[in-house]
Amino acid sequence: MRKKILVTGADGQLGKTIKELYSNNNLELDFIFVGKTELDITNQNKVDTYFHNNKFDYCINCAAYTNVEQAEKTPKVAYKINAEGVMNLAHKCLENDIVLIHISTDYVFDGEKEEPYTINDITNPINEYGKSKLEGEKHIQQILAKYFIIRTSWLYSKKYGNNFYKFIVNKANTVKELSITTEQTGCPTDTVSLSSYIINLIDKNDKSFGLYHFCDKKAMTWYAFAKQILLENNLNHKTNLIKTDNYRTFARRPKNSVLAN
Ligand SMILES: NC(=O)C1=CN([C@@H]2O[C@H](COP(=O)(O)OP(=O)(O)OC[C@H]3O[C@@H](n4cnc5c(N)ncnc54)[C@H](OP(=O)(O)O)[C@@H]3O)[C@@H](O)[C@H]2O)C=CC1
Ligand SMILES: Cc1cn([C@H]2C[C@H](O)[C@@H](COP(=O)(O)OP(=O)(O)O[C@H]3O[C@@H](C)C(=O)[C@@H](O)[C@H]3O)O2)c(=O)[nH]c1=O
Repeated sequence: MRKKILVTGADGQLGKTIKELYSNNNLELDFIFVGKTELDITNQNKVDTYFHNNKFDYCINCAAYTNVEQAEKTPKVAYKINAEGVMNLAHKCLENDIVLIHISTDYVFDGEKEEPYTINDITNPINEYGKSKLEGEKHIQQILAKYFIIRTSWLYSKKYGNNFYKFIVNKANTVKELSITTEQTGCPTDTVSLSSYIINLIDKNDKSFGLYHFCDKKAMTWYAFAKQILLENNLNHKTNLIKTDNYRTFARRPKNSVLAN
């Protein structure tokens, strides 16, 4: 039987990647992609009506507040989307027997562990974005049984959205020097690999619901990632990359957020 899949937050980098790769597929999967204007997950009435009028087997929630710096200044907005909005979706998924596939983050950890983080490690977010995402996870776990929460890290698309990868490529073409931090280590993850992991769960009818970690395999610092981005785009001669261990930000970030897959 064909499966019907709702993708929320479809105009973000992950949503757009899923749309590009899978909207026309040879699998038995039918997708509906909705951005914030079509379905604002924080608007409970709209969410109620939408799920009343449309039937789905899966909901992939790509909607989120992802501005880590801004979340420190306007945490309420981050919680509204990353916690309350997610709770709205979880209730609708329960009522309509829909499997919720939700994306969470490495920033639920404090970064003090020296080894990769497993799903059994204790969470202790050190910034508002991470705290709001953790609250979203908890709502799902309290409300639903049929869910996949997939924590990923340092997500980037070479094509879509605002992310570190595109920032480095753009800057390399416009500035002579770029200072990039060596203070954090994590696993950059391409939206293409995460998309295929998610679609595979659905296609294989995986019923091992629960919490997962998924990231691309190579751990590195932001500086090393920037270096790799310049190299793979033949831009290393264009800008001088400078290591820093003192890049000032509003939000604290985990020193180590490597996830054990
Ligand atoms: N980016 C990263 O490095 C990482 C992301 N993640 C998680 O992965 C998921 C996908 O992230 P990513 O694609 O990078 O994020 P993006 O910021 O690219 O996309 C998120 C999308 O959600 C939309 N959105 C915001 N508020 C609402 C709302 N109330 N209702 C519906 N849609 C809304 C945004 O719209 P608009 O822009 O108009 O506000 C945007 O289109 C998120 O859950 C994120 O937390 C996890 C680890 C790393
Ligand atoms: C812009 C810039 C940032 N930095 C530093 C700041 C920070 O420590 C690090 C990364 O900065 P960014 O702001 O791009 O990344 P950040 O927003 O912290 O990325 C995070 O986004 C959320 C959504 C997640 O879930 C995380 O997994 C992670 O990907 O690089 C520099 O060193 N030099 C620079 O020029």
